Amino acid sequence: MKRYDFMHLSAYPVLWQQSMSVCIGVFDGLHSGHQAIIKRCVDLAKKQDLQSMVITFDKNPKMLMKTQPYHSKLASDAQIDELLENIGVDHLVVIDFSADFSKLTAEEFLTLVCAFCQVKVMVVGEDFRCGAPASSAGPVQLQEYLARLSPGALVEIPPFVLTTNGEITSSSLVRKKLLEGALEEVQSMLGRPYELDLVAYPSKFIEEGLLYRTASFMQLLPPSGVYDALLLLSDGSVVEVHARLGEDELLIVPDKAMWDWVAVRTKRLSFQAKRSIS
Ligand SMILES: Cc1cc2nc3c(=O)[nH]c(=O)nc-3n(C[C@H](O)[C@H](O)[C@H](O)COP(=O)(O)O)c2cc1C
Ligand SMILES: Nc1ncnc2c1ncn2[C@@H]1O[C@H](COP(=O)(O)OP(=O)(O)OP(=O)(O)O)[C@@H](O)[C@H]1O
Repeated sequence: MKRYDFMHLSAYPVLWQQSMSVCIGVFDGLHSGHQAIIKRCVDLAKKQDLQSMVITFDKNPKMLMKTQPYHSKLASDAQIDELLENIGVDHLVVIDFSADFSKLTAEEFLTLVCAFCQVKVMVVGEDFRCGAPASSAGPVQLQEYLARLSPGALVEIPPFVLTTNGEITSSSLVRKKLLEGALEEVQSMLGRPYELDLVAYPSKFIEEGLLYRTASFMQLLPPSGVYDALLLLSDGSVVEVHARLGEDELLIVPDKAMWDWVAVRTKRLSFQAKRSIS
């Protein structure tokens, strides 16, 4: 999978004549609803001999424009890259979202997208919106604009993916459930356990285990408590641990013998379940 900056797409003439199946979205956490949209985009690309492109945002527009309260992300860029790569996405385009960019109308934005490649299919969800809220386009307007900008291109709208309780799976619901400590529901909506990317953060070894300060963590954390977890190391090995999450600290304690701390290179912490007794 190749990664591009939206503002520099004109530097890739190889894309201009490339027929493309495209999906656009914030995709925070890449939950099962997002996965359904992106898989459909990739499947259609394979069936129609196109390439697949995911267009996403470096910052959540709703949070930057304060149309939603600020929350940390549900996944790091590296986790999203890995998941998209596994789904089989060919091209990942990231928009450096800013107040200036937000002023583009949906039509202006789509004109740019259709100039950078030959859009044949666009896959979006039923509640997709594109462009500033006052003049934003949903799937119906999207089809109207595409008919003009890329004649013959089709908008595909897969049905909503629901939770086991019949609610629409969304990043907002994942955040709410994570903040409540409902890890099972989070796992069910993500289709995988909730994982914290530890690569960018310094830690120190103390007597009981490995200690992190959580203030600089980019990802949303579950509530304070003790969790059964798996620690994924950069050599691919997995260690059973428990994670003691406090107000501003995370202590990772191995369940069995203490590991050789000099050799340990942590990658991710995969939350499994909350322990009832700390
Ligand atoms: C050109 C453009 C301008 C946008 N302007 C705003 C904005 O002013 N305020 C806002 O909250 N979101 C804005 N957005 C974000 C969209 O409302 C929407 O969140 C985004 O297109 C992703 O779709 P999704 O929310 O369905 O994932 C803009 C998006 C685009 C592509
Ligand atoms: N449960 C779902 N089933 C199918 N498509 C979905 C689902 N949730 C989101 N989508 C689609 O995925 C794309 C990206 O959506 P977005 O990132 O805004 O997701 P969201 O989970 O609704 O986020 P938020 O809760 O922050 O509004 C959009 O086209 C949206 O319609």
